[in-house]
Formats: sequence, C-alpha cells, structure tokens
Amino acid sequence: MLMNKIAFIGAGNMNSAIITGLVSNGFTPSDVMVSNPSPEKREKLADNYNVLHTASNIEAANFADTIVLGVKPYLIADVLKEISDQVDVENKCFISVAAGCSMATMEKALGKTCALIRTMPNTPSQIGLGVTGLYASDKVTDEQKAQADALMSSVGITKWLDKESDIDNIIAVSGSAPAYFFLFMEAMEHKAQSLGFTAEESRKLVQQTALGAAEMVVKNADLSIAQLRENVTSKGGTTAAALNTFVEGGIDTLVDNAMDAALHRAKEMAQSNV
Ligand SMILES: NC(=O)C1=CN([C@@H]2O[C@H](COP(=O)(O)OP(=O)(O)OC[C@H]3O[C@@H](n4cnc5c(N)ncnc54)[C@H](O)[C@@H]3O)[C@@H](O)[C@H]2O)C=CC1
Ligand SMILES: O=C(O)[C@@H]1CCC=N1
Repeated sequence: MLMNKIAFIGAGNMNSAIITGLVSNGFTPSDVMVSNPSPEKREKLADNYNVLHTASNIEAANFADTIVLGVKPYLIADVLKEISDQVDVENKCFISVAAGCSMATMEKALGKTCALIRTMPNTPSQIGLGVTGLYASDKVTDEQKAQADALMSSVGITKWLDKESDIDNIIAVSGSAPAYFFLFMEAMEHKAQSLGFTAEESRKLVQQTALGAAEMVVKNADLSIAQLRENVTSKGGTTAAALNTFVEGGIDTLVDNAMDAALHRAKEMAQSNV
C-alpha cells in the first residue's frame, strides 16, 4: 500500500470499522494511531489490532501524514481548530468521514488552505464490503488522492465524486443504507418469531435469505434486479401476494421519501455546522 502513517481521530463506530478492515487487510498496525478522549474504545482497538492509541489528538496528528476525522459532525471544526494550532497542517492530508460538515467549514476551522478530502463510507467497511464516496479539494495532490483511494479501497469499493453535493447523495444511497436493510431484516425477524420460530432460528433464516439475495444480485450481473425478483414470483403465487402488499403500501414512495429525508438532513446538518 502507498500509505505511510495514519491517524484516526475518534474511536467510534465508523473509524473502528475502517481500522478493523485496514488492519485485517494487512496494513501495519504500528503505523496506525487512534485518539479518543475516553480510553475504553481505543484500548479495545489496541488490544484487538495492536494499533497505537492516545488521548491526544495532537499526538495522533503529529504521528501521521494522513489524518482521518471520525468524530461527530458538530465536533469536526473544534477538532480541526485544536489540531491547526499545534500541528504543521499544511503538510498533512485530512480525510473527513463526517456527514453534514462542509469543506468550507473545515477550511475555516483550519484557517489555512490544506489538503482536504470528504468521504462517505459505511459500516460494512468493517468486513471489507464497504462503499465509500470521496470528494477532494483543489489542494489535494494526485499522490494524496491515490493514498485516500488505497485506504478506502482496503475496506471496500470507492467512488470518486465530481461535486461536493454528491457526498449528500451518497449518504442517502450507501452511507445510511446498511440501516435500511437492517430495519427490514428486523421486521422480518419479528414476524418469523410471531410465526413460532425461535429468536435464533429467525435470525438465521433472515440473515441467510438476505445474504443469498445479495449474492444473487452480485453473481448475476447480466440480470436486472427486477428480473431476479420476477424469477421468484410465480403468477398468482405466494410471492406475488407478498409483493402486492408492499406495492399497495407504497414501497417506492416510502423508499424515495426516506432517501430524500437522509439527503435533507445532511444539508440541514451542514447549515448548523457552519
Ligand atoms: N456510523 C456510520 O454508519 C457512519 C458514520 N459516519 C460519520 O462518522 C462520524 C462518527 O460517527 P460514529 O462513528 O457513528 O460516531 P461514534 O459516536 O461511534 O464515534 C465518535 C467517537 O469520537 C470520540 N470523540 C468525541 N470527542 C472527541 C474529540 N474531541 N477528539 C477525538 N475523539 C472524540 C467519541 O468518544 C467517540 O468514540 C460522524 O461524523 C458520522 O457522520 C459516516 C458514515 C457512516
Ligand atoms: O447517521 C448518520 O448521520 C451517519 C452518516 C451516515 C451513517 N451514519
């Protein structure tokens, strides 16, 4: 891999998912430092993956060439101000994973023109099946772009975006989307239990069905998803009865509205994080 040293600011869900994927994929753990104010989560990462850890964002930022910002969006500006005061930020590349915190807000907080990349990963990065959208500022060099791509490619697939606003679109399409599937699977799990399956059986039946369906989409690239659906659906049969219920319940509109809500919320957050 092209990268030298990487700092992860914040040891929460998203950064932990990326660290897990990165180290599992062979990246040298002693080249990774994670900072978090409270010790529990960073100690767990250190115990599990042998990465370095610290309570100090400054120590982590000074350690690395690439700094991944994985704190809540409203904290990004504070963290950047803190780092900017004590670190040679013009020689670093910052990669934010935050939803709803614009490049302009980050630049203002740094007070200098720095190499900034906004990304939108998702939690399946933890098992190497992530999707990450990336958008780079003008200051980012081709080498830094290649490094960011190598980082996020080590945990899944990447998609470079031409416009910053596409980051909001990709939040709706993939960043938030694992939760849409989890919600659907939860509803199925509950129903399976009400039909008499144990909790364990229900989970197993639902997870294997979801896995099988996703794998069929992946393995049948020549077939549309609609075709795969039709292949399950015998005319007048059980699947048709179930699907009609979804259609009558307005599933298309519901999904459309849900994804618009994610998009709208990302824009709203960006306004409040100015
Ligand atoms: N969870 C997800 O599926 C995704 C999250 N994101 C983005 O990732 C970012 C983090 O989200 P999560 O990991 O879900 O949140 P989280 O709450 O799990 O993690 C945030 C971590 O930052 C730490 N922290 C708080 N203040 C800090 C400071 N001043 N310096 C260093 N660390 C500090 C917290 O202790 C916590 O461990 C957010 O900006 C979110 O928009 C992006 C894509 C997907
Ligand atoms: O819910 C959120 O705001 C973050 C961004 C995408 C997934 N989780």
